Amino acid sequence: MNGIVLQGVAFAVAGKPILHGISLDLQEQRIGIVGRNGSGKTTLLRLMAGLVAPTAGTVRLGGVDPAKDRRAALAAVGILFQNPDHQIIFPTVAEELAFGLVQQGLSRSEAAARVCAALEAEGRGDWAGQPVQALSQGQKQWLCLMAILLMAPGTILLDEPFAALDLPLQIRLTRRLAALPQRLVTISHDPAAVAGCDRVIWLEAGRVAMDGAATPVLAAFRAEMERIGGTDADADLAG
Ligand SMILES: Nc1ncnc2c1ncn2[C@@H]1O[C@H](COP(=O)(O)OP(=O)(O)OP(=O)(O)O)[C@@H](O)[C@H]1O
Repeated sequence: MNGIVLQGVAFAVAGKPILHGISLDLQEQRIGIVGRNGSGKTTLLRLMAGLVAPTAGTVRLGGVDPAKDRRAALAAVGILFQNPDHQIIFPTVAEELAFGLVQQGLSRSEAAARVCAALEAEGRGDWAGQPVQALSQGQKQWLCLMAILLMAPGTILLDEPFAALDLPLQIRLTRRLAALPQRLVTISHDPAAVAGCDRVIWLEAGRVAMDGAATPVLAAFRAEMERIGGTDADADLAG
């Protein structure tokens, strides 16, 4: 009941098919999704979060349809977008962090108190009134993750979380994520980023090409990526 279950999920935009007949029962704690650019990874994550509804099939998160029951979805799942600039909507750190809590039903003063305590606990109490635009990409990524953690969802969906981060920030974020009790679903086109997952799903042109333990799936994925990389033309570009 508490996992992510997709049955016969298809998704199309303006008649263009993007995902085809995807059925997955995801109960593991650490799940990786790999695939080439345009293979449908972000679209799949958006469906899991209920940000879009499938054009066919069903998505259930902890037993509920996250596209229909938005309040339940807000409590159950958080999504960290590839680009923090697509996620941040408020001018200051404190306002950005408080937004999700208010959406979940806290009063503004309760939310402000929780934000203050969380920033203090992170040793960043002085950040509350800071303008978000003064933060670096890595700091914005941290802010988005903090906003999700404050909402305490059971599942966190991460879309290329390391893409904009330098090596020390990647190491710190990896450590932080590894310690979380939540179920994590991490998208990457870098096999190394999901090598420690309990299960890895390889998407190819909107279909599941392989699904299983990280080692065999990533070995097959890497071999295929190297084969494609060895050719000059890219006539079979996914999407
Ligand atoms: N709203 C949309 N309108 C039209 N096409 C879309 C839309 N959203 C996604 N697509 C197309 O669907 C395909 C899959 O996109 P998606 O972003 O899910 O892939 P991805 O695997 O996450 O890619 P990347 O690794 O480049 O981020 C692409 O061909 C993309 O152009």
